[in-house]
Amino acid sequence: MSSFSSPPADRLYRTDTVPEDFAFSDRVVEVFDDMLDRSVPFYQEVIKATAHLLRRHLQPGDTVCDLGCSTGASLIQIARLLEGRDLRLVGIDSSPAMLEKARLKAEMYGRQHTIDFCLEDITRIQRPGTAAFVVNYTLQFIRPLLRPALAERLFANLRPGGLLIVSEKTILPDGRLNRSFIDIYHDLKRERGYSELEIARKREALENILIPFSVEENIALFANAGFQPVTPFFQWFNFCSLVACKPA
Ligand SMILES: C[S@@+](CC[C@H](N)C(=O)[O-])C[C@H]1O[C@@H](n2cnc3c(N)ncnc32)[C@H](O)[C@@H]1O
Ligand SMILES: O=C(O)C(=O)C[C@]1(C(=O)O)C=C[C@@H](O)C=C1
Repeated sequence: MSSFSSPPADRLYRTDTVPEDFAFSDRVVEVFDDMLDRSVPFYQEVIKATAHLLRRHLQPGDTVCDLGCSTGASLIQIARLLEGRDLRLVGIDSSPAMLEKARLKAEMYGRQHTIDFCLEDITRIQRPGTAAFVVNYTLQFIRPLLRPALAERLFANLRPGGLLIVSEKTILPDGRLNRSFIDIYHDLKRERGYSELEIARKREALENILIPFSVEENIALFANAGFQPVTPFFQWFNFCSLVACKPA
C-alpha cells in the first residue's frame, strides 16, 4: 500500500538492452504513475482543468467515461474534485494490468463504490447517453485509420449537450518549429531526471506506436464527426488538450 504514496520510479529505459516496442505491459504498469507525472507536461493541471469543465457541464446522475483510464489517476482525482455531485464514473481500458492497479488504488482512496473499471476496447465503445468522455493521451495509440470511426462513435454515444475532452501529444506541420517543440519537451524530461539515453530509447520504443496528429488534424477529426465547437483549452508546446461539444 505504501508504494502508492510514492510510486516506483520509471527506470525502464536505463538499461542497455535493445528497447522493445512500447506496450502497456506489466513492466510499464508498475512504474506508470511516475512515468506520467514525469513525462506528461502539466499532467495534474490538465486533470484539474478537466474537472473544471466537467463541473460546469454535468448534471446530477450523469455518467463520465474515462477512455484509456490506465491506473485510474484521473478518475480518482475527478471523484475527489467533484465530490458530492452524484456522478457515475466509469474507467475503460484494454489492459488488464492497468485495471488491476486502478481497482487497487480506488480501494486505497476509498473510491471503489464510486468508480467502475471495465475491460473494453474503446474503438468498440457502446455507452449511449454518456454525458462526458475523457480521452487523455490515448487517441494517439489508436491506429489513425480507426480514429474517424471512433470520433463518430463518441459523438453518437454522448447525450445532447455532452462533452468530449481529449489530450494528446501533437506534431507540427512546420518542420523547424516541430523540432524546437520536441527539443523543448526533451529539455523538460531532462529536468525531470531522465537521461539522454533514456529519452532516446523511449523515443525509439514509441516509434510507430504513438502516432501524433497536429492540433488542426485533431480539431478536424472531431468537427467532421459533428462536434461543435471544438477548441483547445490547454497547450504546452507539443501537448494539447481540446474540448468538443455535442450540440444540445
Ligand atoms: C497513456 S495511457 C492514458 C493515460 C490516462 N488517460 C491518464 O490520463 O492518466 C493510454 C492507455 O490507453 C489504453 N489503451 C490503448 N488502446 C486502447 C484501446 N483500444 N481500448 C482501450 N484502452 C486502450 C492503454 O492500455 C493505456 O492504459
Ligand atoms: O514519453 C513520451 O515521449 C511521451 O509521449 C509520454 C507518454 C504519452 O504522451 O502518452 C508516452 C507514453 C506513456 O503512455 C506515457 C506518456
